[in-house]
Amino acid sequence: MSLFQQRYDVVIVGSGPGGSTLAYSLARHGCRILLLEEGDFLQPDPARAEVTAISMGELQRKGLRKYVGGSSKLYGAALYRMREIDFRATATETGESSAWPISYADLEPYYAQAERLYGVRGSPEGDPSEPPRSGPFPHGPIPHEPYIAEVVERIRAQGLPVAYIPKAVDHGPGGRCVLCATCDGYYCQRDAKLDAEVAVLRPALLTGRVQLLTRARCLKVLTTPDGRSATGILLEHEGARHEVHAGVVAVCAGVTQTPLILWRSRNGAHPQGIGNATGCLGRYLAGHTAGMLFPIRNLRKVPPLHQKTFAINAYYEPSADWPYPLGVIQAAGQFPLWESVPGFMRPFVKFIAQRSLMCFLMTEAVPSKDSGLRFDGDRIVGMRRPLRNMRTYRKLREHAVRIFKDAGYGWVYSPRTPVALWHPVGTARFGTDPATSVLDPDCRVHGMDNLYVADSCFLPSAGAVNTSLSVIAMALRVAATIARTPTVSSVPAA
Ligand SMILES: Cc1cc2nc3c(=O)[nH]c(=O)nc-3n(C[C@H](O)[C@H](O)[C@H](O)COP(=O)(O)OP(=O)(O)OC[C@H]3O[C@@H](n4cnc5c(N)ncnc54)[C@H](O)[C@@H]3O)c2cc1C
Repeated sequence: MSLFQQRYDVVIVGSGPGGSTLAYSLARHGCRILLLEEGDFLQPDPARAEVTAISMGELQRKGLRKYVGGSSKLYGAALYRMREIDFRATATETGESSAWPISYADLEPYYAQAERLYGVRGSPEGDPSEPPRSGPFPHGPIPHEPYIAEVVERIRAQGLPVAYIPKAVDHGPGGRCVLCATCDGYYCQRDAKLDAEVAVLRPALLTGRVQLLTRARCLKVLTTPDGRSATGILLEHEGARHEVHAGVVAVCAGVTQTPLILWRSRNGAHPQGIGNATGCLGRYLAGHTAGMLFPIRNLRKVPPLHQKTFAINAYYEPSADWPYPLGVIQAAGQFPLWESVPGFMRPFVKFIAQRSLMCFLMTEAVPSKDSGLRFDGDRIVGMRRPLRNMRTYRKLREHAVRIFKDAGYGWVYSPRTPVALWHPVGTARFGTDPATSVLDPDCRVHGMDNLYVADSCFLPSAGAVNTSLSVIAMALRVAATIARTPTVSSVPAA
């Protein structure tokens, strides 16, 4: 029987951290799965065998923008749990950051499982924002390079706690990670980064219960005439269209494509798109107001280092100094920042970047019903950003500049304007009220029996730490919910 004629327990769209983790966990629960991915596998380039990793810019110049594993193929592998405060409605300069419909304690067991699956290396030491955990990190932290250890000591000498960044890399005895300088923003040719493909998709394929179809694009979700149940999807593969049927459908195509697929699935029962009866689909975009800090000690280039190992998380909660959470200061990797700026700025950015200990500043950007995507026809035609909390961001920047100056960096360059919105989330957020959310607290589309979203879209707020571990933990929780439903268990394996 052809792949398209079979009936699956679950069809999953997208192989990023959300989709791949869901496929892995459902396969372990005994389900038969079709996993659809628009991109193809990234393969080591024999012509570039001398380098450990290939930058995002180089991949893009080769036309590679979608791949198995999604954005995690390029990620910095910083896998953080959201902090307890992130689950609550929290006052910020521009309004309230949205509460989650579940508590940290509800997600904690799944965070623990997620850390084990992705082999996270970390330590709660020096991190006042670290939430309670049921057990230690699966592995000890990545040791700081001597250059970084010295900086960390100088910051600690100011009385500030400095934390290890929890990281998903295969470091240690027998591990593939050589702690090179090319990690954040790079595809690792050694498979040393525990991204979604390496950590969960390959083991999922080994179960024999997951069929992966690459270069296949989901066009829409199909439903019963009354619109209450999803029956499968319509996809495009090698120029032909096919319908695939399943007991459960999970859309995990990322923060822009998941809402687009649901929007494109408009039908008689869902005239405004699936999950959009109250106009929330694509809205409530949230994330991090992110900017750069370039502390420079002298005009010599910083040697190649695996520098993304420390963070200052001491400003995570409101304080006497500032009534709102400020966010985090986090070491960046040594990525070629200059590749992503306009040509005339490149020499300047390259000069600065190569001589500085690049760091990120991240402050929460708060959603509103106005923030997010605008659709027209079958396309996204616009995106309005969330509320940026600019005064809060600048306060964090002030602290960061002072800290690095006091640590011996004579010149600390940091543009006043943040560079971008990072870690975007929330475009199909979960909640108890269908008037303000797309998904219910189990990440099932409100009013539907068997249609789930398990990717970055579900997060109603992003706190100020990296969001992927929360996507992974939620995918594990969604898998447990799906595995308990009669819809799945009643579908006989073909
Ligand atoms: C340079 C960089 C560094 C980062 N560093 C970190 C970090 O250190 N820590 C952290 O937590 N996060 C980091 N992130 C963010 C992180 O990668 C994302 O948050 C995460 O990958 C989101 O996972 P996802 O499952 O929601 O979606 P995605 O990773 O976006 O995956 C979605 C998948 O769906 C596929 N798809 C889309 N549309 C369709 C369709 N119609 N049909 C079939 N398939 C489709 C896509 O090709 C993709 O593979 C980083 C991101 C980048 C780019």
